[in-house]
Amino acid sequence: MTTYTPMMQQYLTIKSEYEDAFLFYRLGDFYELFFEDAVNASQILEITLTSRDAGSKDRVPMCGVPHHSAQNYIETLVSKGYKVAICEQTEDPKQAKGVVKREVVQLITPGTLMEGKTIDGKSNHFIASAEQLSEHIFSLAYLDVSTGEANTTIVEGGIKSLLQQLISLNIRELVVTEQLQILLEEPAKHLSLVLSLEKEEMPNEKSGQYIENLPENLHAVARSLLQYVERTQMRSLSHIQPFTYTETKQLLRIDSNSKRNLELLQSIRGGDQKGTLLWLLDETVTAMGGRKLKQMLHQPLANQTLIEQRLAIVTDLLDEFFVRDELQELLKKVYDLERLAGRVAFGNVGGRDLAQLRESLRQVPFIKGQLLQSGKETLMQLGNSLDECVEIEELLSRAITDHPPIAIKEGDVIRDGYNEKLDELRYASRNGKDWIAQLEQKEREITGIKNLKIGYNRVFGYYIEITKSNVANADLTRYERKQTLANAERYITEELKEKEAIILNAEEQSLALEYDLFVELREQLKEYIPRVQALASKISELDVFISFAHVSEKYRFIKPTFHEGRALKIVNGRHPVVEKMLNKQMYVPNDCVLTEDKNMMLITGPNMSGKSTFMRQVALIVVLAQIGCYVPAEEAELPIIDQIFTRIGAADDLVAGQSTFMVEMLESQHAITNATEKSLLLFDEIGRGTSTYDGMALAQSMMEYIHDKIGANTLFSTHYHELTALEQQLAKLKNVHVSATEKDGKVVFLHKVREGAADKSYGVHVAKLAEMPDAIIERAQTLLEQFESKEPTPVAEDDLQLSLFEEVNQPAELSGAEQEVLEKLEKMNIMGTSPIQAINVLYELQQTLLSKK
Ligand SMILES: Nc1ncnc2c1ncn2[C@@H]1O[C@H](COP(=O)(O)OP(=O)(O)OP(=O)(O)O)[C@@H](O)[C@H]1O
Repeated sequence: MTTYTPMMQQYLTIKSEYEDAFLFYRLGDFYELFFEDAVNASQILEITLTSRDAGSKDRVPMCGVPHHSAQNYIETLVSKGYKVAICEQTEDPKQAKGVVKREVVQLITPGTLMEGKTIDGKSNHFIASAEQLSEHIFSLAYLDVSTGEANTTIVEGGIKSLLQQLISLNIRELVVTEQLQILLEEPAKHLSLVLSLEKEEMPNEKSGQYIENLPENLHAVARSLLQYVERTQMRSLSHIQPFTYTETKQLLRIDSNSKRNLELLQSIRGGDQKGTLLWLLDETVTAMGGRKLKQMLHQPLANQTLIEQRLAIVTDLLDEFFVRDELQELLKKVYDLERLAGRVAFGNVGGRDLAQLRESLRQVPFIKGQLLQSGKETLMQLGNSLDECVEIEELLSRAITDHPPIAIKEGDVIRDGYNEKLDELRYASRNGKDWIAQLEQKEREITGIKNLKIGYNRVFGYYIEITKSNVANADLTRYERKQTLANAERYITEELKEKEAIILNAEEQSLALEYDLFVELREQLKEYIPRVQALASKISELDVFISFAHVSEKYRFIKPTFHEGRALKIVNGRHPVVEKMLNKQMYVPNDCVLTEDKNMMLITGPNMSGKSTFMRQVALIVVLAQIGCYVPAEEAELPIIDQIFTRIGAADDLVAGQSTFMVEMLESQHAITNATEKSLLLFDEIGRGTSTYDGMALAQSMMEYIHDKIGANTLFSTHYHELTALEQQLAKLKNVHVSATEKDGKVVFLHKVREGAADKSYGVHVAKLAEMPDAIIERAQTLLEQFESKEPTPVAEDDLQLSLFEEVNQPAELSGAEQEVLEKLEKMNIMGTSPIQAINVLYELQQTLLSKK
């Protein structure tokens, strides 16, 4: 059996409790890693792998990182999905008998990382926990360890919905039970989601205050999350707020695919936020406000009263231009109160953090003043609800210096006058020089030596220096010789030695005392955390509402109104993001009117005419209205929508590598099974991933189903012109088209939505635009006329035949190459071809002709 040194035995014992983490074992100024940890970490972190004699036959692999720069390394590991256990020396090595005591003081995991470059101030960093309540229903709890926000929700719709929810909340780590661990193992790999097992739940008596707002069936999931966070963080979690639960019926629910399709928070292309609704709306000036805005976009409301309350504040802020600007200037000086409160609770708050807290609190009376003076009811109410946290501000003003350094052990953190003992010590060290100067004077008088001086060096401390020529003339019996130089002697006296000890000690003691006082203050501040958090929440909302008002003013938004029915009326609505992105060109506003009797629209029109833009615009107006913001339109009378479903574009499916058509069908299925008559459905080009007949048949049957069974407000767009005939059959359906016109032989997109179905020949016009040879255009026109003369009618519900077209005979007199070109052309889906693709096809066709000549 291998016998290791006692230190290595200690290491192995500790490591055995943290098998799934890298153990950072503190050794002097370094954190060392051993064995497999060392081998793996040296590769991931690109640091040198060495080895160490550990009493065994073979040397043990080892690598290490300096204590002061460990944060970066820890972050790298954690951001790659690993866990890091920090093992510190928990007794003074000087006092230790045998091996210094060590303990793991924190387990840093992907979901609990609190700071560093990977943590974006304007985003929440949630860790979540999930449990299965029944076959298709899960409970989900998630909290942000850095800010203390804690929420819960119920996820319906099976494991796929759960995964979607995790993606949309950007969860990196999920705390699970064994059963769920097995179920989620595979999908978690695809999503780089770390699954952490937690077998216990925080006992009732400890978790009571956190879960008191929750319905019974959410207790377990919240308690197991709390247990995990407490177990890994091993310190005060006093800043964790009680879990919130919002009944789903109070919220406008949008599944994560639809959020992505509508580009609410993420753009479809991935990457930065440019082009998203968030990008347009975010004029917040605090990190807290930025996070609050994201939360609002994640969960728009479906409660008219709450929405109208928000809108009323925005209206008042819009009216009060000066107040709004003043408020925004003040908010710029408010730091991230939530994360500061988190650090206070966590015990890693520094002097500079407290100065930031103080600076932020000093703004509150001014913010309050502005709100109260505005004379507007909603703003005054908000003002009255702000807690100035006077005691905290006073305490911090008394305790902390104006510009404390980052480090808390180097002094200059605690202000003079805060503590008597500290003042004395500081007096002693600061006034040391005065005292020395006085002593110099005194000694000169006593000895009569005019150039006697007192100096200081690190080795000998303070000394009295007398030049050799003077030594003989003076009575130096009180002096003790310390050092002889070429032309001078250096002495010390009892008095000087005593004073020296006082001065140097005072310095050391004052630093130590300052640190103690700081720690004490930090403890004292903990009791105020809930008040700071409540204030933070109000301030962040104010920041968001000011941002709404700014954006509404800048982009000429108007206030929407709501009613209890289903009718939706938008006059001259705009897609705010497309409008912002258009250079010079004017955005063409469009109406969208859905009534109780006509609440489905079938939109036709050529490629690039603006069909998707129109559909998205309607959804974005609904979202904006239901987060409590004004909307880009001249008039908007809206119903309260309960859910939005979209089937737009061909975004990749993150959860499983499914074919585009399968994704389309899954999304449609999800919409159709979950939508209610209060929902909004957007189906863009449904059925185009499969053959024409197949696709058209599916599109028609879905429309019929929605029409007859669901009754939701629905916008459909299609390239299957044949579907427009459905207007005759479905009473609530109306045709609209996005118009285009021809000018000088070219297609001009008007982007204007008009009543009725589109003219079908725009595909040919687009081909013209792409400068296809005249012969092709003419031939296509002839073929089109032939198709038109054989136009099929949509099939009756009970007689769904798939052969809607009859074959078109090809003329016989053409050459082989010409025949081939025409066949290709015939098969081409011109409506589904972009101008660039058209040019490519054209090139190919031309090559076919040339090569066969
Ligand atoms: N109302 C509008 N005013 C001005 N420009 C618009 C408008 N609507 C759309 N556009 C412009 O037209 C482009 C194409 O719009 P969109 O993608 O909605 O077309 P589409 O008809 O859905 O095309 P496709 O059928 O190829 O998907 C937009 O990127 C935008 O630049």
